[in-house]
Amino acid sequence: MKDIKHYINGQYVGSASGKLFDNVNPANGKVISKVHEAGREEVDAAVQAARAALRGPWGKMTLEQRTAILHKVADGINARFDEFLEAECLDTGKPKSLASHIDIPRGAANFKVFADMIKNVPTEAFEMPTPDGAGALNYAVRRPKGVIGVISPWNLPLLLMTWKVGPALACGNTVVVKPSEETPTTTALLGEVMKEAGVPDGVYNVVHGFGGDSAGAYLTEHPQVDGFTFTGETGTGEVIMKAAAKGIRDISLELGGKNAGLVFADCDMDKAIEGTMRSAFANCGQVCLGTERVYVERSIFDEFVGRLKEAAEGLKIGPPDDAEANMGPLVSLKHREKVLSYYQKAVDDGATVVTGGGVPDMPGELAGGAWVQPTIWTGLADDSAVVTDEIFGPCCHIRPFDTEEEAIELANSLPYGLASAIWSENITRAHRVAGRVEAGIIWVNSWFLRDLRTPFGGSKQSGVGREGGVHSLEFYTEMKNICVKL
Ligand SMILES: NC(=O)c1ccc[n+]([C@@H]2O[C@H](COP(=O)([O-])OP(=O)(O)OC[C@H]3O[C@@H](n4cnc5c(N)ncnc54)[C@H](O)[C@@H]3O)[C@@H](O)[C@H]2O)c1
Ligand SMILES: O=C/C=C/C=C(\O)C(=O)O
Repeated sequence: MKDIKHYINGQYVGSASGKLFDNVNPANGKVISKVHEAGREEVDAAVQAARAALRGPWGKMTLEQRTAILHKVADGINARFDEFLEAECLDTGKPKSLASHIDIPRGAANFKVFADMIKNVPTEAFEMPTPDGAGALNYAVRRPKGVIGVISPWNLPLLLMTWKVGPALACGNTVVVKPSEETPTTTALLGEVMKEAGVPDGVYNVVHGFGGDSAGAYLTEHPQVDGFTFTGETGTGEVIMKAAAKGIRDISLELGGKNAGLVFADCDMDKAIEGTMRSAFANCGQVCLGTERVYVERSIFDEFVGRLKEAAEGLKIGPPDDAEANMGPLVSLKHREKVLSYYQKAVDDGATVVTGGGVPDMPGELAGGAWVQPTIWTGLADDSAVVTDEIFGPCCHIRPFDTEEEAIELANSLPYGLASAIWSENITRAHRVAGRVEAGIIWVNSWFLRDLRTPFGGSKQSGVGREGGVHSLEFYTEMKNICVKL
């Protein structure tokens, strides 16, 4: 069986401890590969390699050379598209039809977009008067932040990891990546592409393992990492923030959400159903931006619930290779336990189960997979944990509202503030509501439409900082002001 090694200083290496863990295919529960678990020794080797590369050829390259190499990385992902697709779908179980449109193309685009951006974004300059009348000139330059620790989740493994590694490398940093233990393969494979593209050894390093008491914690505790970028759960974000406080290291956190969809009676119902369907069920509901709380104006509530039910029941559940399938399994049996505990809780709390609520019958070896039914509830109280906790499964609760004010209040009622989707054909209302919903990302009459130049991140407990566009450049560089007395 294949084993997945760390990628340190341009070489694939195993762990000194010999510790391995299983990488499981969630579509059938079978072990795909064995993964080396990093100890402090491997994490330290990766950080040292990254430090050395900062001072080595990477640090000495011109911007032109560096960005040309990053274009080659993107081309390298595209050249091995099918390999990345296969690996991502085996690790996550997601439909190939989804990953071939979103995960893998974005994995490549994340390198191109930021390589181009860093060449074209100016910095600032200020002339100032001085008492002698000669004046002074201030100008700012960007310098890499240093060694960046990248800790990424399992729901969009290649996309979310490269969303950080792309701009980090474009800005001249080096990285040590700790991918999710559930989905290590594409991050490992990217090492080969880096090598082929001419990325110098030590610039891109990967260590595998778990979070607490394992590779994740060892990386955040390592004093020679200059900053951390993390996507994952809010609770993990708190732990990482604490670790980063030691030594005053910078952080960028993209965390959990419990996002609201707001559907007004003046919406285009077809668009609202299509968009809500994706925002609740795409990637088996494992998208941080998804809407697990849907608020619908009372006059169209019954129609909306009926039509979303019909749409959910029309989803085809199946494994990645099934070209008809548009919903895969959850990422693991363990995650399914969590999701099913909320399915049970909804019933205990008195929900009406509009559709789903259980586990589908799957044939043959698929019976061992982490499958769940897409699920819709109505009738829960606003303080039910099903309505307040991020479940991260293919489910949503739909609740009626009577006024715009009430809809905004409901949307803003939780400590999260990642994203929201507003459905209304009344342009004035859409702008008005968008301005008042407390979230970092608002979509109007759409969902998950992504322009990589825009600020991306969450407010309240959904994150710290923004990435995307110039905001990524802000995080991955140190600005230095040079003041010249004339
Ligand atoms: N805001 C966003 O942009 C965004 C995007 C995707 C996912 N998410 C969130 O991610 C979560 C799902 O992903 P997940 O379950 O992989 O999240 P997670 O927080 O459990 O794990 C994320 C990563 O952190 C590591 N980790 C865990 N504990 C750690 C510790 N103590 N120290 C260092 N590293 C540690 C894990 O090994 C993994 O690599 C959801 O909450 C989802 O909303 C947010
Ligand atoms: O699950 C969360 C999805 C996040 C998406 C992005 O970070 C992105 O599109 O850049």
